[in-house]
Amino acid sequence: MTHPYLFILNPNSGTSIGKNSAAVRERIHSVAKKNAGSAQILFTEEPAHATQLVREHMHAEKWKAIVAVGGDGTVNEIAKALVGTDIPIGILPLGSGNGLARHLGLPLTLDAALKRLFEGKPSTIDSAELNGIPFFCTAGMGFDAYVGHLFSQQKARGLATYVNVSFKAYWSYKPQLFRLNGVETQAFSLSFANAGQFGNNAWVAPQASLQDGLLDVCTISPFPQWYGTALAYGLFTKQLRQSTYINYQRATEALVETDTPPMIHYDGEPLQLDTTRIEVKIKPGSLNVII
Ligand SMILES: Nc1ncnc2c1ncn2[C@@H]1O[C@H](COP(=O)(O)OP(=O)(O)OP(=O)(O)O)[C@@H](O)[C@H]1O
Repeated sequence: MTHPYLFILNPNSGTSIGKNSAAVRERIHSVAKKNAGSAQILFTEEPAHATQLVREHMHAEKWKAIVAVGGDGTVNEIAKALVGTDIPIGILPLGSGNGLARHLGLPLTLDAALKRLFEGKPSTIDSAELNGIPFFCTAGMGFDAYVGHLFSQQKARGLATYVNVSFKAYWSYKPQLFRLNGVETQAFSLSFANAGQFGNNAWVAPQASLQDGLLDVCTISPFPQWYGTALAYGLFTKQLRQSTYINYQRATEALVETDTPPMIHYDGEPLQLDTTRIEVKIKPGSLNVII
């Protein structure tokens, strides 16, 4: 007997999924019929709804996978309910950044991603937590969180908006003081990489592995303004490691202390914390993903 797949679709992800969600649903049904037998498709109605849908439906069937149809935010909402269970997550990466899918080498078009989903096998990866908030791709504070916050206030999504917001933020942003494991660190940004990229192939930690039981902690030190272009080039060409302004550490956990509660992001979702103490830790081998 083949087990069914549960698809959870976020119509707010990416730039065009909302306008095409009926067509996406039809395509999933018809490809599933040819490959897997059956698929149930649910739509999210608001932020956090995907987590609720997983919790309501995860025990209703012996699912072959629960599939996130959207970007890293949707993956996060679904995966957090599947951590520690034996139900795999699948990913149809129709979001803006699609960092986890890109790190895993999953196809980015609907048909190719569906083919991979039905042919793929479950594999175990690490997940991580920041003050108990699960993340799967990257989390951090400083410039990335500031950009994540500004991006969330835009009506349009997608790479063009992201680049535009980052460029504007770059001129007004001031580096902040963090204590990373007791060491005072003036930083442009402080990132915790489970996967190697933020999304859109912005590789903050190209060497990061999802299966090593470790986080790659990336500190970008304050740099002269002329260096911004070289930094962006390094980010998109997997060459950040060579920069003198970058420091990497590998860790199973880290403690960050700040003077005021920081804005953070987890998988690109911004959040204003109400504490100055931030604990980050890895949860090795805690999630099954269809690859
Ligand atoms: N029905 C909905 N209406 C409005 N927002 C929603 C809905 N369902 C989910 N959301 C929110 O949409 C946001 C964006 O989703 P998602 O992160 O998947 O797409 P994205 O930002 O385009 O992609 P990426 O994170 O890969 O850049 C998430 O914060 C999620 O909580």
